[in-house]
Amino acid sequence: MSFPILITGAGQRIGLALATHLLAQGHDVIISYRTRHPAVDELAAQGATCIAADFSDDHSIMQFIDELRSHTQGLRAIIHNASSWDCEANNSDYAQLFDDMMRIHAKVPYLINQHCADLLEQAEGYADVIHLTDYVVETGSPKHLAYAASKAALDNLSKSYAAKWAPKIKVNAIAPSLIIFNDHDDEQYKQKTLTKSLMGIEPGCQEIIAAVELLLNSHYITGRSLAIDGGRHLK
Ligand SMILES: NC(=O)C1=CN([C@@H]2O[C@H](COP(=O)(O)OP(=O)(O)OC[C@H]3O[C@@H](n4cnc5c(N)ncnc54)[C@H](OP(=O)(O)O)[C@@H]3O)[C@@H](O)[C@H]2O)C=CC1
Ligand SMILES: Nc1nc2c(c(=O)[nH]1)N=C([C@H](O)[C@@H](O)CO)CN2
Repeated sequence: MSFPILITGAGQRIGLALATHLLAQGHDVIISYRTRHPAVDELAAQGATCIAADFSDDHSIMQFIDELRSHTQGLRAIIHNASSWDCEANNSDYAQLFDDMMRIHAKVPYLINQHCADLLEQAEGYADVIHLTDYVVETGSPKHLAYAASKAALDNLSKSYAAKWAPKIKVNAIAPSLIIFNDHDDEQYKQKTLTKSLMGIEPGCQEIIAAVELLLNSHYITGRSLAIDGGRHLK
């Protein structure tokens, strides 16, 4: 029996592209969303199970897990995509920022993994957990300190879970740098960002879709991080 793939934060952008692709490939898909973007209605119309979840505190995380478990007896994969790219310049309450970053990028994946391991065990063949981290796990980020630290925590969880759950459940990270700009990004920021990688392009969501497909179809990659960063580390 084939079980659904869960994608968190799939109401827009990369998560939405992943959900759309996996549905088109014939997978059952469950998503979490915070804002009911019109795209969520479209995913529901394509057969996705869409669960509202604002991961703002422990209770709401556990409520999501309970609702998720009411929808399925198993999971083929979990893609931890939900994220907030927040920074110190936009916050004066650093304690709150740090807690928020750690919650969405490390605590949410940790609690979902801890409480849904039994669902992954039901998968036919291999199951997968994929953590969306960030290139800055390697380098840190002077402008997104708490964000980068929280993504580094998520990267570390990938290694721990890979060792804990092998061989049945493969656990990997995907560490992108620029994939898609935000609508509010101005031309100066875009040009500056494009110069940071050797490839010098805004590659788009297809790069992450291809990386997810590689991991889902591999029988021998676990505990690793796929760097999808245009050679930024060599600039
Ligand atoms: N885009 C890029 O170029 C890069 C992306 N990445 C990583 O790839 C992944 C996807 O990136 P991208 O598509 O840009 O992500 P987004 O910034 O679009 O965020 C993805 C989703 O996370 C949801 N979310 C944020 N905070 C919460 C919360 N507290 N509770 C519930 N949901 C929440 C958002 O919901 P809502 O829609 O309601 O706001 C949003 O839909 C992320 O993990 C990101 O860090 C890494 C490097 C580069
Ligand atoms: N949750 C998000 N995380 C990140 C985003 C984003 O839009 N949402 N964007 C980036 C940048 O593209 C960065 O990689 C290059 O400036 C990083 N993380």
